[in-house]
Amino acid sequence: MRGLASEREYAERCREALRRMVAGARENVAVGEHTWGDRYTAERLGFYLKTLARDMGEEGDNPPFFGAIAYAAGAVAGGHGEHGGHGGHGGHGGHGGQTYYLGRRHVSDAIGRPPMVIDWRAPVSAAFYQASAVEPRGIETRRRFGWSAQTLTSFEDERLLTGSPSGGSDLVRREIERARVGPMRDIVATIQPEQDTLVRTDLDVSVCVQGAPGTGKTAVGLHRAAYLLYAHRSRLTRNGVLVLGPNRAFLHYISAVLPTLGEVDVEQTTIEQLLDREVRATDEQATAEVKHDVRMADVLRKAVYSRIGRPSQAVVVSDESYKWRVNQHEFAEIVVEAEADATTYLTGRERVIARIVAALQRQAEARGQNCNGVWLRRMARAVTPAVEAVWPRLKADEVLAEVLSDPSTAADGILNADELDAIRWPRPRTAKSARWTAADAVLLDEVSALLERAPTYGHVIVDEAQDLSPMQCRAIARCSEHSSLTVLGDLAQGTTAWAATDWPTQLGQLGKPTAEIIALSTGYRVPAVVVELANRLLASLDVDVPPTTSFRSDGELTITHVDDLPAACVESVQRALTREGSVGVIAADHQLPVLTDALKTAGIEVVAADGDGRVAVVPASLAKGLEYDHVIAVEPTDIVANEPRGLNRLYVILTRAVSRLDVLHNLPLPAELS
Ligand SMILES: Nc1ncnc2c1ncn2[C@@H]1O[C@H](COP(=O)(O)OP(=O)(O)OP(=O)(O)O)[C@@H](O)[C@H]1O
Repeated sequence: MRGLASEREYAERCREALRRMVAGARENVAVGEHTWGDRYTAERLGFYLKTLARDMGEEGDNPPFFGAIAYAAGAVAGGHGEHGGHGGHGGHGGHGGQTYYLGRRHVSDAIGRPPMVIDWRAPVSAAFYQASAVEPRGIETRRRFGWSAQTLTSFEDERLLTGSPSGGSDLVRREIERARVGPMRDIVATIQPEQDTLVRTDLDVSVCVQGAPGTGKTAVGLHRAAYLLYAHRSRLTRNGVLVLGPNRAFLHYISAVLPTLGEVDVEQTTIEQLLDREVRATDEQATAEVKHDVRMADVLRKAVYSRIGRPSQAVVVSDESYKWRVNQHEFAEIVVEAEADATTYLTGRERVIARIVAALQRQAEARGQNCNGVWLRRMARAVTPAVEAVWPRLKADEVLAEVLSDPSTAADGILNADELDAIRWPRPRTAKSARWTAADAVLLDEVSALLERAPTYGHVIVDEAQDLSPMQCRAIARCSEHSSLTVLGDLAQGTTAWAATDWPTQLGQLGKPTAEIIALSTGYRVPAVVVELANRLLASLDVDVPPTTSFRSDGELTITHVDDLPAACVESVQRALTREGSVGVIAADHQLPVLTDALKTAGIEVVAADGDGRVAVVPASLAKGLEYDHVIAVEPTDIVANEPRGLNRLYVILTRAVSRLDVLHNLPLPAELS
């Protein structure tokens, strides 16, 4: 393989080729805009070229490659991992003597020539991530490159065929242990074998990852999205990939990862945003708990389908020539049959209309009438009022407003008296005057789906899935009904009242009961000293999960009893600011104003959880999924006391620290922590 000077030269050539690719794509957009041919083709071509030019332009100044693999002479392409994706390289399936460079995207200098850099998602790249001294897969040398901004500064070789396990890579360790600043970054250069396996799992397979804090679940989910889009581009651009995260601060934190990987069209949102309802009220906890209970699905089904009545008269309609009639008995039979077979309420209703019209058509044709399309549409309009009286058109918000105004009609026998009281509005309202809550939004989605099917996604990735209620799971199950799911979560981090306590049940609610459950337990965020502290809580969390083992031996932990929390917090932040990296002050939500004031008075600039700044002040309720280089956790006892699953919340907060954790307390620490 090359020495450093010629590697640098090669990097320069790759950059040059990449610049030519971007220029070429842009030029093609201009050409495409003036292409002769039909409009549709011109539009599709223009869209494709623009997307390519935009994606390549947006990728910024990433190094052109991060690694290389050199196969031993005579090595044969291994079957391992070389599934899916686009075609391989290296001639007739053999890689003997070949060297491949790996980067965030393919780089080639001319059509028909082998690429200078291969996309990390290509089948051949799997060997870079998976090969080891124990299973070298024909690879003689794995090279990792060290970059400082745009300059190639070093490389590190692992000789896999010597048979002796290497002591791990310094470059990988440095990357994992680097101080965190700014938004989350991609991990393509250092994906670990167990993560790579998950990333490359085939599109048709649903997986569930139970991962301890910092094991890379979020990173795996995002890289999986990018991988699937590469390997199944046309299938997935049609109906899209959806990434669901816990809150907006989290989405802000992860927002840069997929664009850096060249994927800008993945929808990243929260379940609340996905349901797309304006939330204008908040439920009491007891109310929310009933509304999120899976039995609400039965209540709503009953509320919708109980609207179907039985005909009390025949359907009689006339055209110029004659009066046509479907008698009451036949009408009733049609309704009963349609109800039994209905996939949704409104398709059932359409079916009733269609079958009545078909019955009329049979009669008319028997009398020699020509029943053309105009006649059939006219009859459909004419029979609609009779059908409406028996099978009325419904709107989701009207159905729910009625259920919540008077729950006993639909929920009797399903909910008990206390539960009925919990969801009953104090005074009946109409849909127009209703102020919906977040839980109502989930119920409205359920009703809408009972009425008619909504479009589904090509693949859905659900992060922090342990926190979803059964009713939220049903909403996700519906939008992934015809596709697969990547479910990511940690039972120990469940903080909602309805959080899952086991995965099989949650997967059942998500509509994928047979998804394989895979545990990740090596943490890449939290250093060993901090992991040891957080792990003490596990025994009290009442979930069966393996404890985290940290990849990192660095890190610092201080636990300090203080008299004045705000003053101590200021001091702690000032100390943290003398070092590199982001700082997160995390406290029970009600403590935030006092701490923020103290920091501002001390002249420290602070931002909220979804802001861009060096010091963030974060309410405990929003810390999920985030990480800060230096975390200052204020008054753990308060965090625990503040909510029913306070211990789980504390577990989340202690595991947000990348390099250093300061615990400041005035009250005695929770007993579970000692
Ligand atoms: N293979 C890797 N190489 C480099 N960094 C990694 C790797 N895997 C994970 N990380 C980093 O570790 C941190 C934790 O990853 P991530 O947020 O994906 O974990 P998680 O399992 O979702 O955590 P949590 O459940 O605690 O929110 C991130 O900064 C991520 O970039």
